[in-house]
Amino acid sequence: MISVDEAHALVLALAGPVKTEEIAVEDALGRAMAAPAVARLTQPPFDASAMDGYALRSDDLPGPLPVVGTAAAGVPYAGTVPEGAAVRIFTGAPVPAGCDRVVIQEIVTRDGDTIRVAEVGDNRNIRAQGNDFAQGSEFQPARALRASDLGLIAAMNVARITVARRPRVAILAGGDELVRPGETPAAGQIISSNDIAIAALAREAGAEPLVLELARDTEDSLRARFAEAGGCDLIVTIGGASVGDHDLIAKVSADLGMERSFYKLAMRPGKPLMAGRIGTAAMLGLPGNPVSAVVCAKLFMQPLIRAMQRLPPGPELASGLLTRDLPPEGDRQHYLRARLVPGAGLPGIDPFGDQDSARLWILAEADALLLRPAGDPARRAGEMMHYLPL
Ligand SMILES: Nc1nc2c(c(=O)[nH]1)N[C@H]1C(S)=C(S)[C@@H](COP(=O)(O)OP(=O)(O)OC[C@H]3O[C@@H](n4cnc5c(N)ncnc54)[C@H](O)[C@@H]3O)O[C@H]1N2
Ligand code: MOO
Repeated sequence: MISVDEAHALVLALAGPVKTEEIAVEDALGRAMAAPAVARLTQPPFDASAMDGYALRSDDLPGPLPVVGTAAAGVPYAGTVPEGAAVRIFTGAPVPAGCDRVVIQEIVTRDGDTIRVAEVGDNRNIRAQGNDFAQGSEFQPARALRASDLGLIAAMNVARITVARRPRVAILAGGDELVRPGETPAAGQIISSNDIAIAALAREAGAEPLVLELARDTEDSLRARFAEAGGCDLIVTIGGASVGDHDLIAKVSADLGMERSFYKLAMRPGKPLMAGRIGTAAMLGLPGNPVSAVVCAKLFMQPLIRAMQRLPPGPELASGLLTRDLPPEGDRQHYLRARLVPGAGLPGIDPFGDQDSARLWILAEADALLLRPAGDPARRAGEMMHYLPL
């Protein structure tokens, strides 16, 4: 069995060339830029007042000075301000020619059209032309776009940008025991929950998920579902990955020409994970136990989806201090559901006693997956450990 790190590298290698599209900047939250946005103007385009007050020459202070006009945002003062005079000015207005300072109105005494200025400080309250960015500046952060990035791109007067297309991810859950939420399960049946969680995790990583109809435990049914996934960038199957008589994913995908990167890894939960390529799509076969499916999706599916968009794949680990002693670990890398508790510096990390990979409720109460490498020795409370935030 290969290690988690080897499996991670093999999964990332399944990301093909990035596919791009052009979209409006207002639709780009969370998207990955595939080409830089180039500023079409300089910002600010002129020396701008940072305050409401009076524009004047420093040499003329402290006055008295006559107020000879007004400059407002969008309505500049035309012409040059004569020596020994001031202009009423508002935040965002172009600073009139001849002035080198804006004094805030709070330190000005105005009597009719004459002002006097008290105790001027060092701050000239002028935002120099181009102090934010210059025309021609290129912006392409190596992360998903944030709300403030959209504001910046818009301020650059760029209305449309080139981004990585959302990877299309087909989600194929199957098993004769499964019915949809809201239906009435017959004896021996349960609700299909994994596909809902995995689709949400795919969306969280930037994908456009397509949840296929539930497959039955027959080769024909699975083949039909695979056919419906045509055109997708990634096919994620859930369940049927293990060794039981009804675990048909390995056989059917192999019959359909899947080139396998690996099957099974030294990890707990999630040992029966499968990965490879089928036609033009990447394929991940997640184990059916609900917690195993989610853990595998966070560790492998989300990084692959991010890599397909050329985003940093992750997952990013954090550090915490163990709250209790733990026995030595076995030969598989273990991800334990755990709670985080506030600490003076690093948070405390407190693993649950029950680590059953079918218990979604405990997963919901967990804040983190505590990472224990294969062969990790016994650990004492207070030791620093790595974890994956949930
Ligand atoms: N003899 C062995 N048995 C098992 C082994 C093994 O090594 N030897 N591995 C165990 C491990 S570890 C896991 S994980 C599971 C993985 O099994 P499969 O991927 O084949 O999954 P299924 O058997 O189809 O289902 C397992 C479990 O999960 C439930 N399930 C499946 N799909 C869904 C869904 N969409 N929503 C909710 N729940 C789902 C299913 O009903 C089963 O209870 O195998 C162990 N066995
Ligand atoms: O590894 Mo299974 O994924 O333990 O539950």
